[in-house]
Amino acid sequence: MTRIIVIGPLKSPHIIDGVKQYLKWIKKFEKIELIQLPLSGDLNKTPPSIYKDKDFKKFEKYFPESFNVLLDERGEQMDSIKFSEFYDRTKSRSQGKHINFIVGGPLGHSDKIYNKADYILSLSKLTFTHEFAVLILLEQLFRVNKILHNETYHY
Ligand SMILES: C[S@@+](CC[C@H](N)C(=O)[O-])C[C@H]1O[C@@H](n2cnc3c(N)ncnc32)[C@H](O)[C@@H]1O
Repeated sequence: MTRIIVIGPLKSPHIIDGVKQYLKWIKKFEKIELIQLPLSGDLNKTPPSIYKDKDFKKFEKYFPESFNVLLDERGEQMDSIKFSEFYDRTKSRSQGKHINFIVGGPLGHSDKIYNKADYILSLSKLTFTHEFAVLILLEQLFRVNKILHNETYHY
């Protein structure tokens, strides 16, 4: 199964509405699980590296039996057709495994996570909030499913 794992529960109503809508639309093609992990304490009271390491520990338990795609603006970029091919290939090679899309918290990812990732994906060079990153990723997964099923949506 495909999972989106994100630090910091989604709170903004405009994002939550969009996320629900895309999950509903995608359900026609596949089930995507959205796992929302709690923030790792008070940002102002915890040194950044410790804060990010706590986030890493929470992600770590989802790594086994999974293909782990780290979302990071410094990662690899591809267009939607290439993303559909990447997703299709990854799914067929990962039979029985999860595909995890891992979205970092407010400070981004711990250094410890980078050599554990199977792929580092950038949605753009721009930095988004974790909430927008989830919503944009879902729109792309919907687009990917439409492309893979030869349905009109992507022009
Ligand atoms: C507020 S951003 C963290 C920014 C932080 N300054 C950093 O260095 O990563 C929260 C998370 O959203 C995701 N994100 C934000 N912009 C992204 C982009 N353009 N491409 C992929 N993921 C992105 C990443 O997973 C990031 O860890």
